[in-house]
Amino acid sequence: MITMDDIIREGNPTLRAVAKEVPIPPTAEDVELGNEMLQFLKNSQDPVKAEELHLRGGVGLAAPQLDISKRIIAVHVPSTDPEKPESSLSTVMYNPKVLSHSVQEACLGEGEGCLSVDREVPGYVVRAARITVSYFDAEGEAHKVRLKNYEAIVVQHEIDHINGIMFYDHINDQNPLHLKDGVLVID
Ligand SMILES: O=CN(O)CCNC(=O)c1cccc(Cl)c1Cl
Ligand code: NI
Repeated sequence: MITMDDIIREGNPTLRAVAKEVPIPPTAEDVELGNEMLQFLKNSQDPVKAEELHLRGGVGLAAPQLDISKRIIAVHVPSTDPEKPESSLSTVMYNPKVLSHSVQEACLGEGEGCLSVDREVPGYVVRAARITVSYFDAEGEAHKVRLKNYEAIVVQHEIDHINGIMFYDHINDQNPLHLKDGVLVID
């Protein structure tokens, strides 16, 4: 079971490496890893388990954060619509790729955080508002999905990780809270 001890922190060069594509269909080992990554996210969002296991909450996780330089990400984005309590996006993506993205940009009003960053880094992380992502699932099936708003932001944060990019690389150092016209703020 993945715990915080398995997550590497800033300074570990793996976080700045470009991760390697994995064979498709994924090996049994990579399927197991993906399942453990998704389970970690679910545990981190369960108040009892998070407390018990001392987990920081997460809605996404990338294999490089476990010092595994492979292009595998997991996302478990809870639904923000009380009418639809089931998760809005919960999956493991193998070799994810952004095929296209909107010109329109978006950011989370409260900024972003990262389990590999043991500090608050204030500022807007401006990203594409909508993306089209291709990926393979655990069975080796190809998928192409269009994502928007929070889901799109999270997947971009994770795909950044497999490309050695940290969320604060996108923050405007001169004025972290500067927003150009037209950037959608997601709360
Ligand atoms: O790479 C994944 N993590 O570091 C897990 C912890 N961070 C989050 O869950 C998180 C928090 C805020 C905004 C975004 Cl976009 C994300 Cl992803
Ligand atoms: Ni992160």
